[in-house]
Amino acid sequence: MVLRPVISKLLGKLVVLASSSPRRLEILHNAGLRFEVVPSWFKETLDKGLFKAPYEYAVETAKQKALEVARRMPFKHLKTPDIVIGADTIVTVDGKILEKPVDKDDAYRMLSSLSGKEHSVFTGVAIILCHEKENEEVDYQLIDFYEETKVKFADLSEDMLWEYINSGEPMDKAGGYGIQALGGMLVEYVHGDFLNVVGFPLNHFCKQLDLIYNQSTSSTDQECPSVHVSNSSSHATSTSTQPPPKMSTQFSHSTSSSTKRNSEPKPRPNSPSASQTHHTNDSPSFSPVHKVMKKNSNSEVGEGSWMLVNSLSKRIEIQSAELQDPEKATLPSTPSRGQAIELNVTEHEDGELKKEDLEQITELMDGFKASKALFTASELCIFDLLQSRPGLDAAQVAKEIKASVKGTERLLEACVSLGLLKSKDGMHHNPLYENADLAVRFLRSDAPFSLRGYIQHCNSTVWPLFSHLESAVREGTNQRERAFGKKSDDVFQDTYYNSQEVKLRFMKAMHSIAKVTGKAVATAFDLSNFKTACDLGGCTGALAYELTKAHPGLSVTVFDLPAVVEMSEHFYPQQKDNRVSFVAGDFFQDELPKADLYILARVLHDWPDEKVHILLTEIADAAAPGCAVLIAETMLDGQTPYSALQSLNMLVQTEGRERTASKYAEMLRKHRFGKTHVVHTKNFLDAVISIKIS
Ligand SMILES: Cc1cn([C@@H]2O[C@H](COP(=O)(O)OP(=O)(O)OP(=O)(O)O)[C@@H](O)[C@H]2O)c(=O)[nH]c1=O
Repeated sequence: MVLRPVISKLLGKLVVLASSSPRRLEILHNAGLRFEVVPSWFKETLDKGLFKAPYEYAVETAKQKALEVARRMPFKHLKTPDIVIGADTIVTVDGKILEKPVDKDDAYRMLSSLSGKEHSVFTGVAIILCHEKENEEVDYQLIDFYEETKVKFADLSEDMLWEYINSGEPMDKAGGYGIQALGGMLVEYVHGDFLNVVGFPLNHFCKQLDLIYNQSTSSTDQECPSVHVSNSSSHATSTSTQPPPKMSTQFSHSTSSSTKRNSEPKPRPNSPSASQTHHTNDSPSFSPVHKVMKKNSNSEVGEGSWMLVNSLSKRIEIQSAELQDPEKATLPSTPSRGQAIELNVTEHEDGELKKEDLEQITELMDGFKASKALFTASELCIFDLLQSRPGLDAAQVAKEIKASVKGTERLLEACVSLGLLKSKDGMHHNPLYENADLAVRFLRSDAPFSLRGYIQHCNSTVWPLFSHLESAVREGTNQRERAFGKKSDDVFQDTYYNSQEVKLRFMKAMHSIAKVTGKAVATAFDLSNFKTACDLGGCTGALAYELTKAHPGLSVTVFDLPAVVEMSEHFYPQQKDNRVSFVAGDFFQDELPKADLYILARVLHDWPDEKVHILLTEIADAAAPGCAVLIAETMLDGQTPYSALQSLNMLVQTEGRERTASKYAEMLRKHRFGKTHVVHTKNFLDAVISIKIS
């Protein structure tokens, strides 16, 4: 069975792989499939206890990964895919499901449990066929299946184990090994599809495509029958996500059932290379998907960390899409978060609620405590202390930070629960603390991508402002006067012409964000046609230096308030890049420097529409046809909490707001800019570029 005969059916179709797995990408690419990669945002935190068999967990996770991308693309990328492929690979041994290890100790536990034993590798696959109808409604047809492969490990010595773990290979792989690489040394035999172990059962996938496109006048050739999935069966509905109301989608399931066509007797689920094609329109074999989030346990990264990691490093795929004409681009109203994932609270006979049923709501209620714990530990320089002196106990930390042992102990344990610190047993079981990976990368003052400046800004400015969120919602204005006792007409004039300490703290905050996002923004588009750029509000020049690094032919002028420019060399005292220069001025008052490309990174979200149009008018007057504007902002996408919470942030802090990519395109069109493209980076900021037409 080769993919070739099916390829012709797929040519011209938009095929999307909803996976960040480089192995899956390689397997499908080598098979000649042409597709786009849009990693899924679905968090793999389904409660494994809800599934009768391990493969059901893998299939359901694969389905949710694919559905999340299928639903997001129409309004995030302004295009509807034809096919979305999701997959999830798990390793099972002694009844336990092993996913990707969270750290080396976890990898050690996994590999030790596999040593000398035969285990199973299951890959669940979901194929979603999207049928866009005339009225822009989208029907989804869902086909899912799984493949099992048996693998036996040799007996593994401690040295072998740690040598393999220290190679780093286990960390992004289910079960903590990669059979296709060094991990192959651990394997005695494989019974079944090898590629299934690597991460994608290509042969089974080909057979499935053959069924869909060649062997039947399947529903894909006709209007997709919307089969209402009955709730009456013993299992709840197989789809746990409600379609966005405006798109009035119906999740229907393939009426083609390979079980009917498949003449061979179905292998027992546990026999070698067993595989099943599930059609969820008949007796779906899993219970309703709860979004039940596991609390922290030693072996899993808890939701606390998820919440923190998610807010620190929003994951969005690299994707470039030409924005349609904004007048025509009708973004569907998107599901509220609550609609996206139904949390069916399980009532027990005696009416008592299970703890995990309330997990999601308690995570949200406790979110501010997690943030404040992070801010406090950062303010007390705990991460810097443990970077220079790892392995201190609570009393030693308390002494260094001049705090109570009792309070320090509580704070350190909270940071461990959030995945910021790690602890191990010292003498008499007295915990010793050290920085976790997150703290090493983002929370040390001297980390290349330190967010400490931004955290200080959050703690000293954003936190007090958010305390007055209710007033901000009632009044629709920022809360600077309530929070700081001073009305402000221009937030930036106030901040920058405040005390040196306030000004420096704000610049450090902007600098840390620009350092983390600069490369993604600088490399979002090919800027080789531009020779000069003007970074309006470019603050310390962090983005400017990334731009000149990425584009050797580009010179960048940072245009910002005098009070900012005078401080900028504080951030780059050694910088000798003569392609970056600083010019002081106010872009609302003064003439803009001439440039081919004007850059607005986290600037427009500070201002209301009318002010944005004033600034765009200035730029349009300064820009000749063929010049461009590059906007870097967190684009509202109706799905991720990050962008929506950022918009609240703008409400309490400024007169501005976050906007969708289409809104920016529409605003730019009013100033004779067009051919607008958007790129969603894997970072806080997305990028939009637009060319001056006349
Ligand atoms: C057993 C085994 C697994 N893997 C990789 O393990 C990841 C599983 O994790 P996943 O959650 O299914 O996928 P992911 O990598 O997180 O990507 P995504 O689909 O975005 O969740 C995938 O990568 C697989 O190749 C190997 O490369 N070799 C092996 O021998």
